[in-house]
Amino acid sequence: MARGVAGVLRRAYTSRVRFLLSTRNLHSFGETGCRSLANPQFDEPTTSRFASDNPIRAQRQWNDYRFGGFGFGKVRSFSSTVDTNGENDEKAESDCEEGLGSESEDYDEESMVNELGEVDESLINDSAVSEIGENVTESSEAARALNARYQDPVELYRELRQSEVRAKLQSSELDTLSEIFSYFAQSSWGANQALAIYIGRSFFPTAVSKFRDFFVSKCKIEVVQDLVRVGATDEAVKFLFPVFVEFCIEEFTDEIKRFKSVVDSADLTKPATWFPFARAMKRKIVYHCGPTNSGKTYNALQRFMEAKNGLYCSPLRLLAMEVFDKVNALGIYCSLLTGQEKKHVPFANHVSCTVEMVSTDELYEVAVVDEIQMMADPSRGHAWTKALLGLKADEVHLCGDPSVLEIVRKMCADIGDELVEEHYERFKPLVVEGKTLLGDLKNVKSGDCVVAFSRREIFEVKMAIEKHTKHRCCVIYGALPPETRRHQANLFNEEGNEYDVLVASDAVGMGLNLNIRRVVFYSLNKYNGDKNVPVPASQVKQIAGRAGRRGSRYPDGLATTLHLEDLTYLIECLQQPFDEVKKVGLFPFFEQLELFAAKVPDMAFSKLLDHFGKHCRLDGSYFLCRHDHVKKVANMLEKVEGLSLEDRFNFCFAPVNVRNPKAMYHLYRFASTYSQDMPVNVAMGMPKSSARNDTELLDLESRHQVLSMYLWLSNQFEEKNFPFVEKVEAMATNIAELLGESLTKANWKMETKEEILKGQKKEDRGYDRPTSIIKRKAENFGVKESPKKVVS
Ligand SMILES: Nc1ncnc2c1ncn2[C@@H]1O[C@H](COP(=O)(O)OP(=O)(O)OP(=O)(O)O)[C@@H](O)[C@H]1O
Ligand SMILES: [Mg+2]
Repeated sequence: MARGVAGVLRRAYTSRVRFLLSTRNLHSFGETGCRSLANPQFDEPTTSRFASDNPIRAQRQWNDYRFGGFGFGKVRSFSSTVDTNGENDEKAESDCEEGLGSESEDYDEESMVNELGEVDESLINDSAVSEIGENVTESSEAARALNARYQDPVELYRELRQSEVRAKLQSSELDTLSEIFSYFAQSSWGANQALAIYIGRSFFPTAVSKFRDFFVSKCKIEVVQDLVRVGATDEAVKFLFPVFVEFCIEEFTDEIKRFKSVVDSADLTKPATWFPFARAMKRKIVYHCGPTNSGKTYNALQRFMEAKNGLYCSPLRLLAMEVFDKVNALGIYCSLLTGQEKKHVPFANHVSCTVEMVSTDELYEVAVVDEIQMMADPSRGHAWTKALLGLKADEVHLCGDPSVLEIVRKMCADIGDELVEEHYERFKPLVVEGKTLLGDLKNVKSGDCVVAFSRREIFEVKMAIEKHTKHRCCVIYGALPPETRRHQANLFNEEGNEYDVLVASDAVGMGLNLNIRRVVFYSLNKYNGDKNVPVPASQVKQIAGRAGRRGSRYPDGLATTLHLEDLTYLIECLQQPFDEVKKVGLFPFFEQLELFAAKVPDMAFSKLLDHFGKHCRLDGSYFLCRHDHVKKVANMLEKVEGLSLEDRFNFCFAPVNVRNPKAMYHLYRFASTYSQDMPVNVAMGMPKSSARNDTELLDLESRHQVLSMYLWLSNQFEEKNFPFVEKVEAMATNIAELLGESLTKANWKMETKEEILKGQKKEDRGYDRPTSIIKRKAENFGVKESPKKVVS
């Protein structure tokens, strides 16, 4: 290989190593493989490679190794590198920016050498010294001798390269060498380190195997014998690694270049720079920070309404509708924009939208981003992050709990926006009712909202309450269309009707204003797709915060549980301070994925997302949002030919419940009709009457989901492809009404899964209490638990 190219790669490597090190704790790579690069992968010296009687010298050797050793010249050491207590994180952070800069083409090795000068020995603290001391004593004699003999890996590599004599090895030596290299190929430490020179994980074993052939064919007998004495150990791997690096840089130029270009095209660092117009503005960010029911949204909306134009971004369609209604009722024209519907109000300068619909092209005087703590949501967080970074508004009002306050401060400081903090207290404290419902749903009262975490439980509770008390129940859960949820909420809010109890899932948790006197947790466990786990404290707080809203019929809020044994957990959750969020979500735009796709041609879209996840690079304050459901849809649509990457991207992000075969089937049909350039229709009949049992109710929910999906897609594609919007809207309205009617009439008994499968019903078994996984001792509260009652 030409020396020039080798030099460039070496510099790139040195710079890369420096980049990775300078950004430790700050940058992380995607989900699996590369993520480990973010961790302190360049471990503290634990092997004899850096063994020295003088710990300071050992530390220096280590610094050389970490910061461009291997004969590439020294690179500046950071104080954080010798801080084993992690106290220098801030320093490392400021170095991070420089580290990134150093990745640029004009990296000047010469000036780096000058800049480095000597390592400041005072920076080496006692703990580092003692750690090294211990490691030295631990390292094996053989490894120590090996390292003492071959101190310069570059020199050793040169010797090997120039050697023309093949050493005669005994079969036992060959066997041990084979074990050593096989251990090397499986070393995750080695694979991690190799990423720094753009040797990808999948290529790593091949690279090691080629290196083994090279080593065996070139190595002097003395080196082999020394190495064989060390055996298949970490010490051997760490001894060989720098020689391996030299070998790779010369042997695998093309592979390294290719991998580097893939990694570079998956660069999600510095997301603030994605929005140059917002950066060019001097924005004022106002953070309305406080617990639930403290007036955050109310106050932000006051500014929104005063402004000559404004945007309100909601976490839920239902809340976007609530604001749309409220603002219009106050005489300020406001349009509505959600994935499924666009209601344009003539002369409106204000828009209420769902956060995923945020446009970073329009200019606003005031933008409100509600529930900003959702930036940390594993799946949807990126929409909030984008809104905060990208909105073109003179004032951006954020409403949320304190969990993201610190990270918002940091983001504002990074982007140079002014931050004004408004802190709020809850209007009235939330009171925990120690008595609980004593396990008996007969104890529900007017104004109660019973919260359950599965659709099935919601109906069991509703049926039990309606069977055994005089109360009637409204229901709200995620699978219901927002129109139906709104209808149910209104029915519950209205005075003078018999619907005075609400049974709801966590869909009721965010921002909504309902006439709830008391929130009763039916259970505090939730199925997470794998097993039942306790509901996170932040969610418990949000949900409990629905009780006792200012201006409602019940301004004093109560929260309790059905069972006494769950009460401690409720109290713990409500008392817990908000956890500070360290990272917020990001997701690539289509254009970024397109760029990445060009580097890995012919890769299926589902694999592409995974591949991106593995290679993408992120700053330390960000994580890549989960995209499991997108992958499932992508897999299903793999068979549909003739879709462009952008078409696939759009279809894969359609709101579909991937566990609903009917909805998935229709999505498949939509995509295949579209791929044939034919107008997409909904081939689905309309039910004539409301549901008479749960199966029919589920069917109505599924049908509505299919229609909702069509409407969403119609907003992503051209009208000629989805021309039946009006018809579909009418069908969706009909189904939402049928759902509303069905819920009002619902009095059937829920079938168990087994019954549904077997198609046979068991004896009427009444109402079974849920089993709690948060068993607590009732005595903790000085309250005696009454015998558990079962409504029968
Ligand atoms: N200054 C006020 N005057 C009259 N009503 C108010 C005032 N502030 C808040 N409210 C009312 O109090 C209720 C709760 O306020 P808001 O929705 O703003 O709370 P929040 O802090 O955003 O709660 P959450 O965190 O649950 O979203 C709303 O019904 C709102 O209209
Ligand atoms: Mg709010």
